[in-house]
Amino acid sequence: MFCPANCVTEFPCELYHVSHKVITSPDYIAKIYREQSQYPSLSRADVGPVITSQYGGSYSNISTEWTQQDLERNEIVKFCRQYIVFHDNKSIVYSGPSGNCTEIKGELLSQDSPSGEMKAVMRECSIKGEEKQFLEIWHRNRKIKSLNLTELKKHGKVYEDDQFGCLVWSHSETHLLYVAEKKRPKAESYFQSGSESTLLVDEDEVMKSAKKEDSVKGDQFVYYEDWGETLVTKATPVLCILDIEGNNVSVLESIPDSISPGQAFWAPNDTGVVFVGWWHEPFRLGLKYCRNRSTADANSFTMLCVFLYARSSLFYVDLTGGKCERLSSDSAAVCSPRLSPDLCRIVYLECEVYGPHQQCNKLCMYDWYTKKTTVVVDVVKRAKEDGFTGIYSTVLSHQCWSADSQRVLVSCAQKSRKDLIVVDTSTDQVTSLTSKSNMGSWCLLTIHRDLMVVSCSSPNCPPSLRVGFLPVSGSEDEMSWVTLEEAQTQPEIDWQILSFTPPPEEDNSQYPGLDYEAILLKPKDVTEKTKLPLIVNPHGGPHSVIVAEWLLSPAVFCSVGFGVLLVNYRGSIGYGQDSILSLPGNVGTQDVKDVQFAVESVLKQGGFDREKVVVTGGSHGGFLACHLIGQYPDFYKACAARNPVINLASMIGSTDIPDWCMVEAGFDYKTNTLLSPAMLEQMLNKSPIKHVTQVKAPVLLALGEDDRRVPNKQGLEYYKSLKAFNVPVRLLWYPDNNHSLSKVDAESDGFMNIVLWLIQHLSL
Ligand SMILES: CSCC[C@H](NC=O)C(=O)N[C@@H](CO)C(=O)O
Repeated sequence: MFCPANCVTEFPCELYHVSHKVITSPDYIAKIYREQSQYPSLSRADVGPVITSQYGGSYSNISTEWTQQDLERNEIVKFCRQYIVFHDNKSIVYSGPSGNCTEIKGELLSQDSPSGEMKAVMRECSIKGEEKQFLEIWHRNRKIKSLNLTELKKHGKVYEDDQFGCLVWSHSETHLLYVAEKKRPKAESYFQSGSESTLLVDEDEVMKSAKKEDSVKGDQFVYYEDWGETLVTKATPVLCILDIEGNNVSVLESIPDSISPGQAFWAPNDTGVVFVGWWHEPFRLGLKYCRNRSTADANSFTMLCVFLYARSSLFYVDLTGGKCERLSSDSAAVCSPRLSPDLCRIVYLECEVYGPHQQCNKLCMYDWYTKKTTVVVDVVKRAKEDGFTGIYSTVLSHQCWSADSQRVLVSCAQKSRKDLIVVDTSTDQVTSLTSKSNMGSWCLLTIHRDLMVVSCSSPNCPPSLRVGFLPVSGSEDEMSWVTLEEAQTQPEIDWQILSFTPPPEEDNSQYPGLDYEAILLKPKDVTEKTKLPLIVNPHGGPHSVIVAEWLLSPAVFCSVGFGVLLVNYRGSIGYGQDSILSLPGNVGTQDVKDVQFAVESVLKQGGFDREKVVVTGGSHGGFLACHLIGQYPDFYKACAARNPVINLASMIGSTDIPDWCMVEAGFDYKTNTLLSPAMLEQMLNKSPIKHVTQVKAPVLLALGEDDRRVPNKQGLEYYKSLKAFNVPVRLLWYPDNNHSLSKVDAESDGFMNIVLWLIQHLSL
């Protein structure tokens, strides 16, 4: 591989950096993408029990799970690696890996038993071409049980997702709890050949025969409502319990029919089960959006957003009497209940129902014995002197309590960083463990007996694995980390967080004085005279955020020679509830102007070529990209959009989250609202299609055939309009892909097409 700047040294070379040409060779770009896609992400860590060695020292085994793109196999591979940490329960004495990586195949879920003696695995495998699900129990060096759940026919497929799914050992280690699809009666036609009932004359005989076959005639084509994007195979979850000794699976029957249960765990003493129940009447709204890995916007591996807006409560079902009671309010949305190590309290996240799809959460605590609920951390409207902006995490780590059951750890966005926060439940005090670090993003994987395992990264540094003991309360400043797995900083990437105050005419009169931020990535070591091309990328949501973490596409864009501006416009999460609430009703104007103001400010600083500015984005980020090329037609020289929202009025009838269209267009949502022409007009007026006649920039569209969130008809509507107005447009159509276009071939192909489209239309 030689330098694209035409010298004869190995790339990247000095000449490349000095002349600073954008790399235009597709092969070089693919090489950089391949290299940078090989940095794995941490997805999980577990800490084993503390073991005392024969020499008196204590140690814990840490097992980690990682994911990585495999471009050759066209899959995301999952693998594990073990580490050993010697410690004195307060500080780490020695640590290191205890073996090499091993790929994990076919595991849907897995969980060590509380004592660490056993492991349960939910496995899917194909036997003679048929998919089967097994529940396995492993003890020491052997598999002691393998139950064929498919053959057992007590329920449908097991839920492996992180919205509903779980696999939990009872405290006694005798039972396992999980979630599966409710068993559906077999459906057949009235005219199925071989159906004897048509030949039976006696009505009793007909009844008996129907019962025996356990099938329902005429139900073959009945529609089952599902839970929407990424949950399309999930309709009616049920809680299931395996009695390990008796090999018996029972499905809990006493949960009300109007509720879909999930995120379950065993109550203290195993007397019953605590779970989150989502109300699904009068109909289900798409529940979540998860792991955005697409290339048309910046978010790569770790952006995990589980929406928290659909009405849900915490429930307890008693296993002896079967009584099911509600433990939290019935007019809020809750998630992530976590039991303290002393089994006395449950913390969980709560926020308003409907409204923006991600909001500032409350951290609530339910006392198991007094049955009282307290709000430990309330909604933060605006950050105060301590800088804390509120809790935005929508998933708490499965283990998040300190050993003394007093403090809770939360990793969540704080403006454009992701920090690790400690909440003291006795004083309600919030302290950051990481705000002073130069790493942009910290994520708690687990905490066990105060030993924390975290992943941290920055836009120029892939995820690394660290461990450390939680300092005693009040000494959080003394936090020190030990690195178990180092990641290589990318020397060619520079990054910074920029802050913006909107000009007075753009201030929001209802929510005045709100600032916002952007993350700027730049190739390092460019000469002062160099004017770089700039890719502008607003995130989707709109109520999400891009934090300063390792992001594959921006890193590759930057290594290729582009500057990348990731804008967290007002309405993003992580900046206080007021910022979030400032946007609904103002989409297409406030967010668009925020992005434009950020770009203009960056251009004023110098270093970028104002004739070479392009815009990319996915979903609501695609909505903004299409707005920007319509409202500033001479400014942007090219555009690439992944599954963009084009027309709110035409999307409301087909998306899995119609409430989103209403809320963002400025209306309150009710399930029984009848749309009026005036409402549809307002939606149309706020949509990018309104400005399509102005567009000059060539547009690349990337659409997922199976997108339930922003149905591909949105992109097609734009495609046809652009063609009608003679704007250059290219459409990429990805079968077998949903909203995120995150299958390995779609993501890598999308990246290459986007970068080459930008290069072509900037004449680089
Ligand atoms: C009716 S779709 C609205 C846009 C969408 N919001 C929620 O799903 C969106 O922008 N999604 C983002 C982030 O979740 C994305 O990048 O796909």
